[in-house]
Amino acid sequence: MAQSKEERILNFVLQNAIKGDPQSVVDTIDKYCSQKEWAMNVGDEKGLILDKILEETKPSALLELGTYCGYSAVRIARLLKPSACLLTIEFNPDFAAIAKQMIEFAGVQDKVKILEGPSETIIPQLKKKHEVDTLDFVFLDHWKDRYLPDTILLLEHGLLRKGSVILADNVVCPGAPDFIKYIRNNNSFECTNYPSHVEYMKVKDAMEKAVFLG
Ligand SMILES: Oc1cc(-c2ccc(F)cc2)cc2cccnc12
Ligand SMILES: [Mg+2]
Repeated sequence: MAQSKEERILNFVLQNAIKGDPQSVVDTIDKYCSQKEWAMNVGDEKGLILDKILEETKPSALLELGTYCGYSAVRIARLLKPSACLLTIEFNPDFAAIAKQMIEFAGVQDKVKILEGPSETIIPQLKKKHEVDTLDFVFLDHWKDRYLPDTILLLEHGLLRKGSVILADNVVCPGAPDFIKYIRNNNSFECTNYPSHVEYMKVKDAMEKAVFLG
């Protein structure tokens, strides 16, 4: 069976990165995806914005929507305190299997838990099945038509508290216009836009930070 792009990315990491070193895993994925095959990782330019917001927020309970190969899960986990926990939801079982191996190779498996399935099913289970109280940080990086409905689900299930940070990738390209319209017109959120570029390309993109005011 021919290898998938995601398997090629994982194998390049297994052969070229340093086991147990999350920074080397992040750098090696960026090297492969900028020089050999483009892939939808948040990447190094937007990754630095993500890093800065994480360092300002110092979250303990985190949720990521859209694990893909695990690039941002490793990137986020490398900055977390030992007691912090990142739950990451991935719909595609093949991607989830790649991400599991990527996260284990990077040595951050004690801080990351992959939840396989549709976000609309898993989000309502977070409190009872995954022992979540409220979330300090949410990274939206899955299908753009799910940003708004999943944000509403988070609110409906009491998963956000005063000060919770939502950070959304790709609000320019591919774009999430309904999410942006909603969040910027909702007085319960304080929004900030971070202009950037699509990973590994010159095409304009941006991330949006929305702080829940309670
Ligand atoms: O960061 C991303 C980028 C793109 C993307 C695809 C094709 C393009 F021409 C430009 C951008 C898609 C994503 C889908 C899900 C999560 N992130 C994505
Ligand atoms: Mg993205």
